[in-house]
Amino acid sequence: MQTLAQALAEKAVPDSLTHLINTLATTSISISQAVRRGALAGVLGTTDHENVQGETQKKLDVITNDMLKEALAAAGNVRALASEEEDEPVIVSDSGDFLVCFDPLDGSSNIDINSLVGTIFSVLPAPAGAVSEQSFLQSGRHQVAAGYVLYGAATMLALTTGKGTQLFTLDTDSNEFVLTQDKVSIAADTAEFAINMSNQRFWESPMQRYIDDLLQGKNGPRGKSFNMRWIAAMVGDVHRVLCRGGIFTYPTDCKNPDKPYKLRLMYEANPMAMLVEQAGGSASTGYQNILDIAPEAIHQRVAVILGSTNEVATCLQYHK
Ligand SMILES: O=P(O)(O)OC[C@H]1O[C@](O)(COP(=O)(O)O)[C@@H](O)[C@@H]1O
Ligand SMILES: [Mg+2]
Ligand SMILES: [Mg+2]
Repeated sequence: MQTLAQALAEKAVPDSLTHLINTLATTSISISQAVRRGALAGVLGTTDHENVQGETQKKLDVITNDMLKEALAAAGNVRALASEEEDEPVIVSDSGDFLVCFDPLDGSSNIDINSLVGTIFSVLPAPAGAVSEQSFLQSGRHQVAAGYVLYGAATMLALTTGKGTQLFTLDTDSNEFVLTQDKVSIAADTAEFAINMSNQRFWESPMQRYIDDLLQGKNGPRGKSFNMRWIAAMVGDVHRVLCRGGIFTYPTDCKNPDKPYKLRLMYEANPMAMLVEQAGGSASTGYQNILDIAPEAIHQRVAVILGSTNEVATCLQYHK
C-alpha cells in the first residue's frame, strides 16, 4: 500500500505542493491526537469569544486554528492564509507559492458529544506581488489542491490535486497516511439524502417541492423510497457521499434574513465541490456550479447541493 508521499509522487505533484500537503497532513495528525484525548487534553467546551461570523468559538476551534496557522507559517511556501476563525487574511511570508483557506474544525457542535469533526482545506496559487483579501477571491476552479481530514473512528484524509480523489487512512502505528481508496467514484444514482429537516419551513419553494417528492417514497413521483442521514458536520456528510453516494444540501433559507446561506464558499463549499467533481459527482448552488462562483469576500456563504450526479441534476430541475 502506498504512503501519502508515494501517492503524491506517482501523481507527479510538484515538490512545493507536496511539501504543503505534508504540512497539512502532519498537523492534522496532531489535531487528531488532541481530538482523541478530548476532556483529558482539556480541549472541550467553549471560549468567551465570537468569530467574525458571530459564532461562539469552541476551545478546539481556537486550538486547531492556532496549530494550522503556526504550521503553515513555518512551511516556508505559504504567502497567506484565510481561516473561518480569523477575521482577516493572515499574511505569513513575503514569498511563497500558495494561499491556503481552511476550516480548522468543521462540525463544532459535535465536539462536546464525541461525534464526527474534521478539518477542511483549499489551496490556491499565490499571485505575484503584494497579497490582500482580493488575492484570495479566485473561483474554485483555480484550486491546486483541496481536501479534508475526518477525525472519526479512523482518521482519514480525502485529497485531490485535480487528478481524481483519493482516500487515505492514518496508520496509527507508523503515524503515516496510507492510500486506502484510489480513484473514488460517486455512484450517479442514490436513494439517500442529507438535509437539516428542522429548517423545512424556511426553504425556498424548489427545495420544498424536491424534498416533499423524496418523502413520498414509492408512492410519490420519484417511485422509490429514500433514506435520510444528517451528521451536522459537512465533513461527515460529504465523506459518506464519497463512500456510498447520496445528495447533501444546505440550501437557501429565510430563517435569518441577514444570513440566507450557512456554508462558507472559500473553505467549505469550494474544497468539497472539487473533491466531489473529481470523484465524478456534481456541486451546485441550485443555480450555478459552485466551482464557477466568482468570490466577493473570504467569509462569503453559499447554498450547497452536492453529490450523486443524476440526483443533483434532478434537484436542479426543480430550480429551473
Ligand atoms: O446546525 P446545523 O444546521 O445542523 O448545521 C450543520 C452544518 O454546520 C457546520 O457544522 C458548519 O461548520 P462549522 O462547525 O465549521 O461552523 C457544517 O459542517 C454542517 O453541515
Ligand atoms: Mg465548517
Ligand atoms: Mg469550523
